[in-house]
Amino acid sequence: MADNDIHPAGRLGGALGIGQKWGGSAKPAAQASIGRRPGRMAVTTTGLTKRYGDTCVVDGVDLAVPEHAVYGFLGPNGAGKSTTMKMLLGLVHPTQGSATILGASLTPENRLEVLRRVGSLIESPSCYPHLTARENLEIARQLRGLPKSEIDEVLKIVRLDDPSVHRKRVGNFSLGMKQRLGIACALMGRPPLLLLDEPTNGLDPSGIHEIRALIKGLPRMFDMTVVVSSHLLSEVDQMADHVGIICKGRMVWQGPLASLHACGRHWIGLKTTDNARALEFLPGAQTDPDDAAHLRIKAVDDVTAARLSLGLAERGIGVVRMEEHEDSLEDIFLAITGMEETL
Ligand SMILES: Nc1ncnc2c1ncn2[C@@H]1O[C@H](COP(=O)(O)OP(=O)(O)OP(=O)(O)O)[C@@H](O)[C@H]1O
Repeated sequence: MADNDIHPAGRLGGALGIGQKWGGSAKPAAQASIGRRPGRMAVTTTGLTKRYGDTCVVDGVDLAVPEHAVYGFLGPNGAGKSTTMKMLLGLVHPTQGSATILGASLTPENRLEVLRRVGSLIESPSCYPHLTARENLEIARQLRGLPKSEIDEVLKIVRLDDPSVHRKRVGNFSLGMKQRLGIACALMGRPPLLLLDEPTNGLDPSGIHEIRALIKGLPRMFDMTVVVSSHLLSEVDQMADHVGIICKGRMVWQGPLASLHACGRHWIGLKTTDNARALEFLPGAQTDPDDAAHLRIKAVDDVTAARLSLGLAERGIGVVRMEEHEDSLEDIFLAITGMEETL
C-alpha cells in the first residue's frame, strides 16, 4: 500500500484475520497518515467542512485526486458526496477548509477563472425540454464562447449523433439520453477536470455500462481527470482507479483502488476427511467461522499448498476441497466503514 493511502486498520498482512472485522467502526481520516503523492493533484481539499446549523454534513475532508485519474467518490446516501462536490464548484459555501483545483487555490476572487476549466454534472442535467440536444448545447456553446464544431464533437463522444435524435426534443429523451446530454454539456471545450455527481443514477444496465465505458476512457482520450460520485461499490470498482470513501461526512479511506482491494483478507478454504487432525498439522489453521465443515488457512503459493496437501495425505487425511478466497470489495467497505448494511 502506498504511504499516501488513508486506511483505518491497515493491511491484514500476514495475520490470518479469520472472522474478524476491522475494529467495527470507522476511524476518522485525521487519525490516519497522509503522505505526499509523487504525482500532481488535480484536486485537493484541506479540512473541507460544511455545517448546516448544528449538523456537520461534511467534516474536515481532505481530498487528494491525482491528475488523470478516474476518482470514485464513494459513500452511502447522505454521506456528503454532493455537498463536497458543490463546494468544489462554488455552489455551496464551505464553513471551513480550503481547496485547490488544477493547481490553483479556490477563492471567491478567482473562482470563475478556475472553474472555467472544470466541467460538471451535478444532480440531474438541467436542459430546456422544448429544445433539441443540439439547441441546448448551442446555448452552452455561445455562453462559453466555443467554436461551432464543439457541438458535433461532444454529441459524437456521448453517442447522441444519430440522425434519429436530431429533431427529438429533450423532453422526449429517455433518462439515459438526458444523462448523456448532461455529460456532453460538461465535456464542451474538453475541460481538464470533470466533476460528475452520480452520472448513472436511474439508468438501466445497458445505459450504466455505456456511461461507465465513456467515463473510463476520458483520461486517455482527452487527458482529463474525472471525479465521479456513486453509492454503488460495483460501479466504482469497474470504473475508477482511485477511490475516496466518505461516510457520515468523514473521509474514511482514500487511495488507489488496487490498494483498497489489497486491504482485504485472502485465505484458503479447506475441507478434509478429518478436520480435527488436520487442524493439528496445518500451521495457523482455524475452523471457518462461517462454515464449521471447513478450515481456513492463510493464503499460500501453489508449491506450499501442494506440500500441505501431501503432508495431510501422508497422515492419512484426505483433502476433499481446497479453494482460494478473498474478501469482496463490499466486505472491505463494510470493514472500513463499520456499517452493518450494504451500500
Ligand atoms: N441545504 C441543506 N440544508 C440542510 N441539510 C442539507 C442541505 N443539503 C444537504 N443536506 C444534508 O447533508 C447531508 C449530505 O447530503 P449530500 O447530498 O451531500 O449526500 P450524498 O452523499 O450526496 O447523498 P446521495 O447519495 O443521497 O446524493 C444529508 O443529510 C442532507 O440531508
